[in-house]
Amino acid sequence: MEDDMGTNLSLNLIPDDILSTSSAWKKEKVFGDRRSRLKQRKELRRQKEDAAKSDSCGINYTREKRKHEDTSDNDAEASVGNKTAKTVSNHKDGAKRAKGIVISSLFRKNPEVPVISNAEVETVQENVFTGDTFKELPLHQYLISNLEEKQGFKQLTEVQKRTIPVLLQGKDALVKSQTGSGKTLAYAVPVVQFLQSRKLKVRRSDGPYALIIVPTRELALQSYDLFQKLLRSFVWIVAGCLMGGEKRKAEKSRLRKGVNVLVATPGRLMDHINTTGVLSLARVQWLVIDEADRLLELGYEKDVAQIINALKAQCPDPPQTVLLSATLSQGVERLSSITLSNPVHVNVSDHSALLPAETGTVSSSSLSLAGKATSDVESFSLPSQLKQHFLITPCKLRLVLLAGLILWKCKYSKPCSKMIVFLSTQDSVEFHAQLFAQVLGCQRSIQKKLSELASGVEADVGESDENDDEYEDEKNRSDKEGDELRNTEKMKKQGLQVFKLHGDMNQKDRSKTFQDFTTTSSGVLLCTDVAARGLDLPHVDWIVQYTSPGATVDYIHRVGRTARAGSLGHSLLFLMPSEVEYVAELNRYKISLTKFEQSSILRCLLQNISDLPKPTSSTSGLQTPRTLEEAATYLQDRFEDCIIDKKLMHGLAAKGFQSYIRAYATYSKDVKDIFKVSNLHLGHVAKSFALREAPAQIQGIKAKFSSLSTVGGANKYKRKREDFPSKRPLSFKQATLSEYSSGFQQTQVKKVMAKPGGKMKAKLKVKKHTNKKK
Ligand SMILES: Nc1ncnc2c1ncn2[C@@H]1O[C@H](COP(=O)(O)OP(=O)(O)OP(=O)(O)O)[C@@H](O)[C@H]1O
Repeated sequence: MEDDMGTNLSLNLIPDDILSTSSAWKKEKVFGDRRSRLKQRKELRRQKEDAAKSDSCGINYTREKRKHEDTSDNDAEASVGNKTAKTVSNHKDGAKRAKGIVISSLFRKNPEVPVISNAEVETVQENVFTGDTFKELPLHQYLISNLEEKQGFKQLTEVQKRTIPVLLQGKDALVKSQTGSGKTLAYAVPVVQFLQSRKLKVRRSDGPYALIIVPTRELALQSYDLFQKLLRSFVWIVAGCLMGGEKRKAEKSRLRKGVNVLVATPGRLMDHINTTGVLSLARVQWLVIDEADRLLELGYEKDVAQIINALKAQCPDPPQTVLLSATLSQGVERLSSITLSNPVHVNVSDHSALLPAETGTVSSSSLSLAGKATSDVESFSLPSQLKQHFLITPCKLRLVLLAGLILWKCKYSKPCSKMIVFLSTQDSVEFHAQLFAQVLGCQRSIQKKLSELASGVEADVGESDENDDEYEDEKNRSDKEGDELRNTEKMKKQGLQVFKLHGDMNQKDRSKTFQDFTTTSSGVLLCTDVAARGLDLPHVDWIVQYTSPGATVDYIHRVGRTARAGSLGHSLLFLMPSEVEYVAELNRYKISLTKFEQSSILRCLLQNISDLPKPTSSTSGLQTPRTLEEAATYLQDRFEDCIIDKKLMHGLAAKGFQSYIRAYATYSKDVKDIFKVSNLHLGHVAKSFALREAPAQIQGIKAKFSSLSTVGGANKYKRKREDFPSKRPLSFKQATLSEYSSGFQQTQVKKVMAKPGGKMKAKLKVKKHTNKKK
C-alpha cells in the first residue's frame, strides 16, 4: 500500500480482477465551446434521419442530441468481464481525454436485453382476515374494546385466530405467516391478557414478566409502542424498551423503577443482564423471539443462547416461549430445540389443522411443518394483493430510471405514493439521498430550511461547497422570503420528500426518519436492509429493490413492507441484463413477477420535463427534450451537473460507487452465478453514480474528499475507519459496507499483505446463512 490515506486505497478495496481491465478506460473532457454547439446542431439534423431507429431496450429512439455524442463509445473499454477491450481511436482531442472526464451516451454500447418469458407460477396463498372477531376470544373486555374501538381491529387475522388460543392455553409455539399478517398482535394480546389476569396483581417493582427479543431498534420501538397501546387499560403494568444506541444510564434507571414487559434487542439486553444488578429475570414467564431467523442471520445466536441460560439460571420454571417469522430458516431449528418445549406449529400457508410436535424437541421433519415445503425447495407466501414487477435495464440507465420512477409515483401521480427503495450499502444510500434531495427534491433552499426546522441544526445540503454560488444565491433569495418558508407544511407540498435510513446513522436520526416517514403522506425512503424486517410503516405503496437482495428470504421481507394487513401494494425489482436469471430463481420459490417497461417511466419523465432543474450556463446542453431518450439524457445531465465540480457530492458518489462494487462481490454462493462481479461494467456502474471519471480515476476523487473531511461543514462526512483502513487486517465490516452483508454473519476474512510493498488485498470468504436450497 502506498499510503494509508492515499490514492491507491480505493483500488485496494475493489477486487484486483475488476480493476485490472479497467485501466484501459479512455478519458475525455467536457467542453462547452462554440464548436460543440455546432456539433450539437449537426447531431440534431442526424437525429431526425434516424428517428425510426429503436434501441436494444425496445424503445423507439432517435440519435441522442448530446453535445459529445461521438465520445460515447469509450465506456465500452471498462468492461470487466470482457477482456477484449479496444483502444479508442478517432478521438479528436487527446488533451481533453487526458483530464479523464467522460460523457458517454446512455443508450449506446449497452448489453442486449434478453427476452424472457413470464413463467406461470403457482403461488402459495394465505388468507389474511378470518371474519372472526376478538369478542370470540376469552379476553378481558377492556382489552377487546381497546382492540376493536381504539385500534380499529374489527376482525382477527388468520395468524391471530390460530395463535392466540394456543398461547392462551400456555403452550409454546413456532409461528410462520406472511409479512404484514399481524404476528405482533398474535403474541402481544396473550401476554397482556396473561398479565392483567394474574391473581396477584402485577407490581411495577416485580420487574419483567415478559421478555420480547427483536433484531433491530426500529422493531423494538414498534413492538414497545404496541404494548403501550394495549396496556392503556391496565395502567399498573409497565412496558419498557432497551436497545443499542440509547443511553445505558437512562435505561438502568428505568429498569430500577421497574418494567414488566421488556422489549429489547439481544445485544443490549445481554449487556444489562451482565451489568445491571437490579435487573432480575426471576419472574419472567414469557419469552418471545420475533424475526427469529433474522436474529440468527445477524449473528445473535450467542446472545440469545446466553439470555436463555440466564433465564434458566434465574427462573424456577421455564418461561412460555414463542418464536415467530414470515420465513423460518434452518437455523431456527437449532434455536427452537433449545427454547421450545412441545411447541405447536402455526403455519398459516399450511391449511391443515394445527400440528403439535411429536416430541419435545423439534426434529427436522417437524420443522418442515413449520416452514419447509416437502420438496427440496422452500416456497413462500406473499400477500395476494401485492403486485410484483421486475425491470430489466442496462446499468447506465439505472439512475435515471430510478429517479424517473420516484418522480412518477411520489410526485406526479395523484394521489402521490409512499415508496421505499432498498440499496445495498450505506454509502449508496447517503449518495442517492443527497443527489435526489438536491436535484429532484424540494427547492434546495426549502429542503435545507425543512431539515433545519426538523433537526434544529444547520442542514448539510451543499453546505461545504464553496463553488455552489447558485445555491448561495437561491438561499439568500429564499431567506428573504422568510415568513412564507416557515410554514413547514406548505414547504413540504412544494417538492419530493426524500428520507434515508441506514445502520450508520445515529439513533436520534434513525428514530426521526422512522417517525417522519410514518407520518408523511408521500415521499421516498432510501434505505439499506436495516428497514427490511418487521417494520410496519403505514401506507407504503411501492417497494423498489434497486439492488437485488440475493437470498429469497430477504426478497420476501423487503416486499413485505407493502401490502400489509390486506392493503394494496406494488414492488419493483431492478435487474441488469446479466441478472435476468434471478427471475427464474424467484419463480422456483413460487414467487411470480411481471415485466415492467422502462418506456412508461421515461414517458412520465418526458411529460414533466419542464419541472426538472434547468441546465446552467456552465453546463449547457440539451435544452428541450422531445423524445424519451432525450428526457433520460437530460435528467442524467442534471445529475452529472450536480456531481461535477462539487467536492462533497463527488466524494459521496465515489464512495457509493466503490461500496456498491464491494457489496456486489459478497452475494451468497446460491446466487453468485447470477450476480457475478466480473459481469459488472465498471464504466457503466460509474455512470449510474453520475460520475464522469474513469473508474481507475475515482480514487482521485476520494483523495480529495478525504482532505475535505477536516474542513468546515464537511466534517459530517469525516472519514470512517472502514473507508480508510490502516495496515491492520481488514475486518469483514471494513471490507464491505453492505448492510445486507452486515458483518454479523459468520464470515471468514482472510487478509493477506500481498505483493511486497504493494497493495493490501482483502480476500473475503463469505459464508452466508441464507436460504439454502439444497
Ligand atoms: N386484526 C387486525 N385487523 C387489522 N389490522 C391489523 C390486525 N392485526 C394487525 N393489524 C395491522 O397489520 C399491520 C401488520 O402487523 P404486524 O406488523 O404485526 O405484521 P407482521 O406479521 O409482524 O409482519 P412482518 O412479518 O413484516 O413483521 C399493522 O399495521 C397492524 O396494526
